[in-house]
Formats: sequence, structure tokens, C-alpha cells
Amino acid sequence: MYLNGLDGTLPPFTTDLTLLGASAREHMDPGAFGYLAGAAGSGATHRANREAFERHRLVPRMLRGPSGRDLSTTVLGTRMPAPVLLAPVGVQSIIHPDGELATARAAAATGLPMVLSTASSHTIEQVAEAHGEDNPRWFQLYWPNDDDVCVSILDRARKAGFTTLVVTLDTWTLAWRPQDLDQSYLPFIRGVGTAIPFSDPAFRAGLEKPPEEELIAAVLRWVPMFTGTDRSWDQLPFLREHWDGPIVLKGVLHPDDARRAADAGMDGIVVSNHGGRQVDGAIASLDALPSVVEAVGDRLDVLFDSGVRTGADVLKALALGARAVLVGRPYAYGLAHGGEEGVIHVLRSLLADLDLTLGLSGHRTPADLSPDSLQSGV
Ligand SMILES: Cc1cc2nc3c(=O)[nH]c(=O)nc-3n(C[C@H](O)[C@H](O)[C@H](O)COP(=O)(O)O)c2cc1C
Ligand SMILES: O=C(O)C(=O)c1ccccc1
Repeated sequence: MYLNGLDGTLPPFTTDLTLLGASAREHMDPGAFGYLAGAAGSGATHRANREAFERHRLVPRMLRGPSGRDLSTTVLGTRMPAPVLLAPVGVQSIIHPDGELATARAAAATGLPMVLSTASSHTIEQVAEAHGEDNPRWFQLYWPNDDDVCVSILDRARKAGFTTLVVTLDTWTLAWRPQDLDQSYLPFIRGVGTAIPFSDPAFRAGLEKPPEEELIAAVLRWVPMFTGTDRSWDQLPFLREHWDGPIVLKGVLHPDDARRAADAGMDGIVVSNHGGRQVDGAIASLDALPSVVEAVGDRLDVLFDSGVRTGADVLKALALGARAVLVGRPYAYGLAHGGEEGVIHVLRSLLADLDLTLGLSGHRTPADLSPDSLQSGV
């Protein structure tokens, strides 16, 4: 894709996606960078996510003629050109003014599904329009403790063409995050990242004055509604009742929780520690994957995120049983570098790396990978 030297063009920024954070920092104000790059506590889990990938190595196979490579796959009825989705990342307007609209256009350009966050800084309808008619999109729910607002948001998402619901379980409140705390950085207080509830008729009905007139009152209604511990496993039927597509639970790390998800009739789970942003000291997401796959791999689709940076990382997660992976910070760093074009650069780089590494290690499709493709525990 980049014919360096032939026509004199260089990539807009690095093709080494492990270096993106350092270069994105130069384009961002310190508060926004701390929000994006930051992690919980000492950063132990954030580092552990990467260290876990280092402990697994691909064992390439030769002379198997892996021609006609095909990265495409179908997960929960969604056709995708590669087993890669854009993870939900909230409040993207603090990373780039075009925020989720730029991300949606970049996702459309590559055909990869995007997962839109409830904490989006643009409305569901605006993002759907930017994303275009035939592009696959999933909606991520921060499950509000007001059922009317919940149903209203789900209805809007379905009407706007979102097919799969991803319910995030691990962030019913934000963790202890020194990078944000040290800078007193709280994006919601400035009223961004609230476009979805603020535009919602059911949410607005509970306000004396609209958010445009009384911002603080709206924020004070939103924050307790979207944080709190009152959701439990026995309430999942409520979501099933109000969402007619597949439902995926995001943030599962323990095999018993995976079994509960399967018992509750969920269609998928995302093995994730939220990119190390929630429980400092939590198990690396990749280390949690094998026992979750063993527990439920034949009952529902197991997806994976946290720490994916390269094509090889994608292959390692697939070899350990993931059907697909989500990437978070890398594309958001691309957004910081150059809006839509920056996101496209990151996604195309990841896909090209994935394709080359798949073929060079002797495989034709993602389904060819198995634990046998790896040496683990190095
Ligand atoms: C800045 C930022 C905001 C995020 N916002 C959300 C969110 O709104 N909803 C959600 O489910 N996950 C959110 N996540 C977590 C991602 O969906 C994903 O689990 C994580 O970024 C994966 O790790 P990675 O960044 O190492 O790829 C966020 C992550 C980042 C970095
Ligand atoms: O920062 C996060 O990780 C996150 O999930 C979030 C939640 C609410 C608003 C913005 C981001």
C-alpha cells in the first residue's frame, strides 16, 4: 500500500503501531493525552497486557502454499473483512474535533465494524449518517439505571442500523486513574461525551431545563444514572426483551462469569480488562483468554481486547481461541494524528501487517490458527 521510494510519498506517520502513543502525545494537550493513554493505578495491568503478548510466540510453518489468503470472517452474523473491530472509545471529540464522525468514516473506508460508545460526543444518528448505510456497526451500552432512558437509547440504536449490542460490565464507575486525577481531568463536566443521553427524549423528559440551558443539572442527572452497582445477572432478560439482535457482554475475565453469560443466553463475550484502565493488578487479558475459551468456547463467540497492537498480536489472540479482536488506543492515536485519515492509516497498517504475518507464518485464513500455532510461556 505504501510504495515508498517509487512515487516519493511517505506514510503520514509511523507504521509501527507500538510507537503511536509517543508520537500522538506531540499532537495532544496533556489532559486529553492523559485520558487516552492513561491506565488504572500504577499501570501494572496496562503493562501486563503487552507482556502477555510477548510471552507467546508464533511458530511459522513452511511450504504450505498459503496463497489466496482470506482474512474475512463472520461474527454473530456480521460479515467483516478481517477479524478486527474498532473498540468503543468514549468522548472522541477531546481527541480530535471530528471525534466519532471521523472514526465512523474511517471504519466505512476499511469495512471494519465500529462499536459506538454510549459516551459518544456525537449522537447515535449523526454517527450512523457519517458511517453510511451498508457498513456494519455495533452499539456499546453503559447500562443506565433508568429503564425508560435505556429502552429509548436501544430503540434509537436499532433504528439507526446498529445490529449487535455490546454491554460493558467493568466500568460502572471510573477507576482510580492518576493521569486524570493529577490533572483534575473529567471530560463529562465540560459537557462533552454526553451527546447520546443529552439528545435523548426520555433523558430530557426528566430535566426541568434542557441541557443547552442548564448544563450542570444535566450532567448531575447523567453521572449517577450511568454509574452505580445496581445491575446484576438476573436483569439480563430485560436487555433481551428490548434488543432483538445479538448481545455481547464486554469485560469478562473469569471462566465462571463466562459460564454465567452463556447460561443467561448471551451470544458473545469480550475478554477484556478495558485496556488496563479499570482494575489495576488485574490479570492480563490474554492470560484470561484460554480458560474462558475452555469454559464456553463452544457455547458463545469469544471476542478479545486489551493490548492488541500488531498483526502478530491479532494472530496470537485468534490462536488462543478468540473469534475476533477489538482495538482501542491505536486507532484513537491515529485520530489524534490526523482525524479520519489518521484512523485509516492505522487500520490499513494493522490489516496489511496481519495479512503478511498470517501468510508468512504459513496460514491462509484466521480459522487455520490454533494453540499449536504458538509456543507459549516463553
Ligand atoms: C480513551 C478510552 C475510552 C474508552 N471508552 C470506552 C467506552 O466508552 N466504552 C467501553 O466499553 N470501553 C471503552 N474503552 C475501552 C476500550 O473499548 C477497549 O476495551 C480498550 O481500549 C482495549 O485496550 P487497548 O486500548 O489496549 O486496545 C475506552 C478506552 C480508551 C483508551
Ligand atoms: O475512559 C474509559 O475507559 C471509559 O470507558 C469511559 C467511560 C465514560 C466516559 C468516557 C470514557
